[in-house]
Amino acid sequence: MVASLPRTIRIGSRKSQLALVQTHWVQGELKKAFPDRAFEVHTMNTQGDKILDVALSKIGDKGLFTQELESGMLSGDLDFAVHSLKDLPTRLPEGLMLGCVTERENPADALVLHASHKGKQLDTLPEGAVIGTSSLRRLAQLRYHFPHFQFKDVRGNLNTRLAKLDAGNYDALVLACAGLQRLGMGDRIDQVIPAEISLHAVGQGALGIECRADDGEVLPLLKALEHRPTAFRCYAERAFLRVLEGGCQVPIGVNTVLDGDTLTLTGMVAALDGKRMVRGIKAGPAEEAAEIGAALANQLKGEGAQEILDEIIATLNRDA
Ligand SMILES: NCc1[nH]cc(CCC(=O)O)c1CC(=O)O
Repeated sequence: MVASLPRTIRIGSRKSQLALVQTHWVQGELKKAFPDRAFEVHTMNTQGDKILDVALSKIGDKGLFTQELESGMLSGDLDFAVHSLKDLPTRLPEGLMLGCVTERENPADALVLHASHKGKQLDTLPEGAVIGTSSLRRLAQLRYHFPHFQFKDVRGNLNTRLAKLDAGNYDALVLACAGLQRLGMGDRIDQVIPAEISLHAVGQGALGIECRADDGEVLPLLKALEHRPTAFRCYAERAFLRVLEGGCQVPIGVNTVLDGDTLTLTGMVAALDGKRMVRGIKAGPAEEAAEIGAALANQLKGEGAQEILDEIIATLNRDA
């Protein structure tokens, strides 16, 4: 009998420049780890790539950047998909799982200034400065700390957003450090925004690789790329979000620190007006990451987060 070649593994990716850089990195690492196997990249446009004229917060439900890729995996056209972990919903379709979390870049948010403000920081930007962000989480936290700024929505991929900044439509943008760094534009970061001002998004800076839950061939390949410290931190962050969100976008921020085996999670939920914020902290063994996240979420619900969530849901229903 002739030994058959192992099948080619088909990797799914969005088409954005950031997605492609991330996916090709994963493909390269897998080739290094498994030189005898072939890995092929297949790109797709997702709903989130097509709807560019509506504020993300108004589109509501998550999964916007993942659904088409998930259908591909379920039908067998793709073997796994590479996502920015923060774009991957905390509840995945039946039959799929989060197979791997890679080492995280700096998860913090970044301030990127218009050239006319070079040398300034959030503290020294003038009253009325126009800050571009399309994230409810960034908006709520920045409004809370800097009520004298104006905030304006900004959509499009990173290059589009930066072009709008450079054209003078904004005084500054707030973006993820990680995206800028991965695209080789880390030099555009004027300030790494400290966690005291802005807690980052759940999973920010890490890649999440989604695959079929029953695929015994693909899972061990993916595990070669897993970064355990990042995975523990992100499991806690995702459990926190899973308990708090009800299928709608809510301003939720987190920070995690892993010190030896002790994982510390800081989390916050903000009201849309940026006037109220509920924040707390919980620590425990890293192995219990998911329990730590869920426990902090339930604690915050008892301390006012539930009222904030109810209000956001009522607002969305009213505007719908
Ligand atoms: N929602 C868009 C998105 N998804 C992932 C990143 C950046 C990289 C990351 O967080 O992994 C960004 C851009 C941004 O928030 O500035």
